Amino acid sequence: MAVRPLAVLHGPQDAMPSPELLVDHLRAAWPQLPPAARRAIAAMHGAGTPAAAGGGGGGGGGGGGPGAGAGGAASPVAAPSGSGSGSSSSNASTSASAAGGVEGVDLRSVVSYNAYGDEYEDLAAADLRRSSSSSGSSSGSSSSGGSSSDNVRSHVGLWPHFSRLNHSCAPNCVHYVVGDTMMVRAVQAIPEGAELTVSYLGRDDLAPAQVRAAALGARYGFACGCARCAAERQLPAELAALLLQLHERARGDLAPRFERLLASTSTDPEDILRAAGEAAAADEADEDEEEGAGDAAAAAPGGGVSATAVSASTGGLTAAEAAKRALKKAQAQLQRSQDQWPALLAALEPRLEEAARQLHTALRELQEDDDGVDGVDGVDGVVVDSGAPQQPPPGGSAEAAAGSGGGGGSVLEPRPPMTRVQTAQAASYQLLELLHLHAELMASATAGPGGAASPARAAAASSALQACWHVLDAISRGSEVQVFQACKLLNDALLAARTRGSAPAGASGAAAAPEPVREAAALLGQSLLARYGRLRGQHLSRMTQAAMRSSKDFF
Ligand SMILES: C[S@@+](CC[C@H](N)C(=O)[O-])C[C@H]1O[C@@H](n2cnc3c(N)ncnc32)[C@H](O)[C@@H]1O
Repeated sequence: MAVRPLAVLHGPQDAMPSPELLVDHLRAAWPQLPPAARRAIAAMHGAGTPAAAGGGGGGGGGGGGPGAGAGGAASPVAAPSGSGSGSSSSNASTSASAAGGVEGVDLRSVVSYNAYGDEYEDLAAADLRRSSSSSGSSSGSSSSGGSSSDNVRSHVGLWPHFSRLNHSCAPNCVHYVVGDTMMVRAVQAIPEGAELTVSYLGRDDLAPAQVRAAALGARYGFACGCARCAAERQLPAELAALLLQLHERARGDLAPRFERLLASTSTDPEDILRAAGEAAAADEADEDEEEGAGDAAAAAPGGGVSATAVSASTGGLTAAEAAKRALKKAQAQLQRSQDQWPALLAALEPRLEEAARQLHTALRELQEDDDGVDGVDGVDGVVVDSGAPQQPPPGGSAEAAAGSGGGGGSVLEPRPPMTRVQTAQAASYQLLELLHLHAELMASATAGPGGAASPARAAAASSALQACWHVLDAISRGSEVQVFQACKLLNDALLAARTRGSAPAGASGAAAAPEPVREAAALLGQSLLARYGRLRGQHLSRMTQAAMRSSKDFF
């Protein structure tokens, strides 16, 4: 489904226009609206209902929505986590709107329940928009607001049809905005007549059930009853606690460090080292504080979780946890004797590979869910081809479909789909953490006399981290262009790691990227080709084609 907005505001990246501003624009434009647009807005959820007290303008997730109290809080379609409140420098392309109280339509409530916003659009899509606008085509909305270099835009708007979709934590559709068009795409075979669902959670998609429930309750005021939530409620308490712990570490600890590294990358490689060094120093300080208790905690990484139970439930968390501890220990040792680092890195490499292999396996299991997904016609407008009849691939994607068939041929034990998702989540976090620690170790280890480190090595380590982060993010967001982009980034990083050729003696094994990581990236690519390859040549697949072109060396 490709839906044009009834109203949309754009702003600079990371400065989403406020939902209040959207209400104001709608109110001002209401008299000029075509009757059909007014009718569409008047038919939206909550149009006749006064917004919750203190609410209104909660749409798009700005400020987390108006309270989740008992009486049903106003609920934007999807709120990005951490979205900010408003930018005065947004630009409006309001093609229709409504007014607060006008003709009985409560615009604040409409926006609260139905608006969608995000702080940036799909990054690969932004690239395409940039190239298409330089060749003279127009997205239909002007791009004032941010500076001319502001190619990635935030947005908040109202999209008809899309606003009819309810939430599920295991949705059968994904959505993302390209320019100002809302794309909704099926990600599994959907029987005719079945409800289409999307996730309202944004970047909380991968969070464990407790976190998701809290976010949905606070932002939208309902309790999700989807299959994933039901399955997670039945998990052993120990496993649920471990997943929560992993999530908190990834979000609370790793994410800020990654952000520092990412910020450094755009300027000077030396900054990467500084950021990594600061993070390592902070970790070390934390560990010093926890000394004594730290060992006990390390021995029971799940906060007392039985290693056997975890291993039985997830098929290998303990191996990754052990590798994580080993890396941390190696990092601490490194501070004491830098001359041991090549041996330490070489010894850690198999453990890192083991974690990557777990991710690989988890992704392969998830890939089973892709089998049998049919193409959905991409049409300009708001048509849903819910039957999704099989069509011959217009661009000849048979090889893509074939490529996804077995993915390598190893026999997988069948697992319930929800467990697969959880295993992939856990494996992603763990690999991410291991890569991070590995890179920190590398950065420390490559510091020469006087603490100067190799910028090339640091940059390679940093880009591998970025790539892994992008893969994780792309999995959670489900946008094919992002997954393509993430695969490309990961591949580039791994190629760079292989070709940099400056590994110190004794550490050549450590310098090489783990093969399973490359395979995991390839698997994602195959999966995406299988899922979307049929759409080649059709309207909606232009982004995918461009992403594939840019990734052709890889695929
Ligand atoms: C944008 S509307 C979704 C479409 C709306 N149900 C309709 O009929 O137009 C958002 C509202 O739908 C309801 N909703 C969405 N997903 C839900 C779910 N999984 N369980 C319960 N209510 C849900 C909530 O009231 C939420 O505020």
